[in-house]
Order: sequence, then structure tokens, then C-alpha cells
Amino acid sequence: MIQSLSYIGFSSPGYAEWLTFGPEVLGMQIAGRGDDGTVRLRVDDADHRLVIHPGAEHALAYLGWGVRTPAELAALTARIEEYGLTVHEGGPELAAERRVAGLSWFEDPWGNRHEISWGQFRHPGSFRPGRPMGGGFVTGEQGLGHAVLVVPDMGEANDFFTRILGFRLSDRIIDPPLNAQFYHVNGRHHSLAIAEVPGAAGFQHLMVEVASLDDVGIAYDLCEERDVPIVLTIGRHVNDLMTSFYLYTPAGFHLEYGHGGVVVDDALWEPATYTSTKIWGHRGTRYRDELPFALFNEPKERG
Ligand SMILES: Cc1ccc(O)c(O)c1CC[C@@H]1C(=O)CC[C@]2(C)C(=O)CC[C@@H]12
Ligand SMILES: [Fe+2]
Repeated sequence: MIQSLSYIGFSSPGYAEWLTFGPEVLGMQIAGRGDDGTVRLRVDDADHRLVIHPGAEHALAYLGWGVRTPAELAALTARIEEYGLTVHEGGPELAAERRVAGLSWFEDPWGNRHEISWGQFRHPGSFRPGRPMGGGFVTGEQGLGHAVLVVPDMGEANDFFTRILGFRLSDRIIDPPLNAQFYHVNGRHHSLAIAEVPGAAGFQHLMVEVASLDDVGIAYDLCEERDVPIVLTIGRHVNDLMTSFYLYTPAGFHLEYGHGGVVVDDALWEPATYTSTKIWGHRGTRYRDELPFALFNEPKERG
């Protein structure tokens, strides 16, 4: 079983901007640089959780999912191969680069690379936010945050992510044209959500959660001061009750910066259907129309 979103990687021509943007706007800590200039960022005592690689275009590089043990990694691998996808062993070099004990990876039917790892490196007591923060990031058993993918067909994607990868449905939002489903693997309301957009596939946004509402407000002010595009204004979602806003990062992806999401208790949780996305706020700015909505994948021929 997947336990959490443990890390995520992007590639972008804007990677170097993250050296200041990550710490100064988002409060993240620089974890180190790769030989090629790659910027690794921390949000807690995990070695790093966000990686921005140099690249000619903005793209999702990988979603990093954590499992508990090598045995669980093997069981998950068997299910994915049974489904018909090829799973590759990461090898010691890649494991060392990602700071995990071991990993495997595969490409999903929509062109997204997923890595599954166990034994992420941690350095207790070492996290120092890049700017003063009220309470740091909400991670722990809830992992890094959540990722939202765009898929062309909800039925197929739901089948893959639930039956094969073990994601559990939290709820759905049907607010035409939006058709989205939200999935948990721990207490976080959703570590993964998928939105159906016919004919499209790719990455839509990453959410990170902070422990203080003030840190959301402070980030909002900083975005305004530094002309970081705010895509959706502050608002509160109907389902996870997160108070958040969406900004456009120098790596070309949308980041949701939020506070106060509900914690799911699997034994009591009953998935609901909602017909709106927000209780209040989350108004689209001009940037919502002017900037790319997602990092779309190249269409690929499949066997
Ligand atoms: C509706 C919702 C609940 C909880 C979240 O964490 C969350 O990111 C969202 C989705 C926000 C966003 C939206 O409302 C407008 C349409 C969007 C851009 C999509 O098509 C996918 C994400 C959607
Ligand atoms: Fe979100």
C-alpha cells in the first residue's frame, strides 16, 4: 500500500529561480544542489521533498510515493505489472540521488512517471524554514501534500489508481465542466486528485499545507509584492475545508498553498458528492486565463 506522497520532481528552465523563490516566498529550505544545478528543497526533516531539475520545458519529472517496506514495494510492483505496465528497478545510484533506501518506477497510462520508494532519509531537528514561519509545514504521516492530475477518462483512471495503486476515494466534485475525484492514502484528505479533461493528460497542481493560517496570508502578501502570479485568490474548499490560494511558480506549475485541511479517519469516512468547489473565495484572476492550466504530457503510442 502507498503510504504517502513523499516527494515530487519537476524539470524547468526556471529551476535556478527556486534558490530564492522557494525559501523567500514559500518558506522552504534549500537542501542542496545537484551537479547539473538541480535544486532540492525541504519542508521538514526529510532530506528533501521537492526537486526542480534543469530542463528545456516545464514538466512534471516524477511523483514520489512512499511505501513502508521492500515487501510492499514488491507487492505493488506485481500488481502494476499484472495491469500491463513495466516497472523498472531504480538501482542504488538513483536511490542515493533521491535519498531513499530503495525504489522502483513506472510510467502510468497518461505519461506520468511514478516512483515508489521506502526508507526516505530523515535528519531530525534539522529543518530551518527559508523565511520566518508560524508553524512550518504540515507533513509527517500526511506526507508532502497533494498532487492533482488531469486525465482524459475518469473511469479508467479511477480503476488504475484505486484497484491497482490502492488509493481510497475521499469524495467527488461534479461542477460542470469540472469532474474531479479525490483520494487518500493516510489522514490527509487527498494525496491525489484527478480531474477529467477529455483529450488531455498531465499535471495540474501541487498542494503544500502550512500549520498557521498566518503563513498562508504572509505568502499571499509576498506574491503580491513580488508579482508572483496568483491564479486563484484565497478561498476555502467544500471537501477538505482547506483555506488556500493558488500561485504560479517559476517552474510553470500551479502550487496551492493552504492551511487547515480535515484529517480523514478511514474507519468512519463516507465519500460524498459535491456540486461546487469552494465555500467562499478561490476567484480566478486574469492569470487563470493567461497562464497554462497544466503541464500536459506528449501524447504517446501505446501497445
Ligand atoms: C475543488 C478542489 C478541492 C480541493 C482541492 O485541493 C482542490 O485543489 C480543488 C480543485 C481546484 C481547482 C478548481 O476548483 C478549478 C478547476 C481546477 C483547476 C481543475 O480543473 C483541477 C483543479 C481544480
Ligand atoms: Fe488542491
